[in-house]
Amino acid sequence: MRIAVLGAAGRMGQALTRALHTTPGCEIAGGLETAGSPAIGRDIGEIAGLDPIGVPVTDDPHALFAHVEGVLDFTLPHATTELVALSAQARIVHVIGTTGFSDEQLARIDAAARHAAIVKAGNMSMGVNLMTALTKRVAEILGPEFDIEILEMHHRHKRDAPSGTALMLGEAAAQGRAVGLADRAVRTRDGETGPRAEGDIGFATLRGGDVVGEHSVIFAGPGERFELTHIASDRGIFARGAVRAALWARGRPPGLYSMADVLGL
Ligand SMILES: NC(=O)C1=CN([C@@H]2O[C@H](COP(=O)(O)OP(=O)(O)OC[C@H]3O[C@@H](n4cnc5c(N)ncnc54)[C@H](OP(=O)(O)O)[C@@H]3O)[C@@H](O)[C@H]2O)C=CC1
Ligand SMILES: O=C(O)C1=N[C@H](C(=O)O)C[C@H](O)C1
Repeated sequence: MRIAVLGAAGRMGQALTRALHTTPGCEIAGGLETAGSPAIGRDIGEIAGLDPIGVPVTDDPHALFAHVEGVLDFTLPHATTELVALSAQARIVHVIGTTGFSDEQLARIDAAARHAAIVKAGNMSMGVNLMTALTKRVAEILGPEFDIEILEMHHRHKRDAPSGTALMLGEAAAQGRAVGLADRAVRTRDGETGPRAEGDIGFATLRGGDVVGEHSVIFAGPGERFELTHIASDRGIFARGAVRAALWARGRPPGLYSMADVLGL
């Protein structure tokens, strides 16, 4: 499968190039960066710390999308929203790892999914997707006397909060309780908050250093506390998930798919 990496010089872009390089059946067919980036014209393999592979990074998405079968997109919300429309036009697979979308941007991704097979997940690792399924089940079993709090920590460069993963886990907890996340989410606490309301789903965000990504779902009940935790120490777990998603989506009908679909969870 001929696949391009969008945001090729980024932290995830480089991990994606390395994952594609070692996956049988995949060809690194291009890389995209923003106009003016020092990465333009450089070899995508070299950028990722590999030997040169003869594929220069471009800033022209139109030419790139015309000759690939799929793209892996870990960029920025506004960039993904523009680029996914090009995948819809070209009818190619688009794997979205980017997080931090507004409702309006999500609606534009939904629209693109009428024409292209799109896989989107706030976290592409096997471990977090298992944890998401478990969170839904535990929330279903434990009931509202167990308070749910979601804690995440990421590196100092992360731009969005709560993380896409934290929101995925919150959505799973809300589904387990058969409530809407938007109705029960408490995303910040400061000052005179009053006591915690039963049924709230709280989020807490930590940022610092080079932490790849850590998430806990805490179920705090009367006399006991139950926690699910995932710790990522290597971005390769997300990259391998994204490559797997692209191969899975190849030849599928247009639609918006999740990693749970890809992994059969
Ligand atoms: N779903 C998952 O499993 C995971 C998701 N993520 C998400 O992926 C995203 C990227 O994370 P990360 O790699 O750490 O971020 P980086 O900032 O390291 O990388 C993003 C790259 O995208 C480039 N970019 C921005 N706009 C465009 C554009 N229009 N066309 C091409 N390239 C563009 C940036 O260039 P420039 O620097 O010039 O702006 C940058 O090189 C985040 O939203 C993050 O939350 C991260 C890890 C796992
Ligand atoms: O920005 C990151 O780094 C990560 N982003 C994703 C998120 O928002 O959950 C996934 C992972 O935790 C790393």
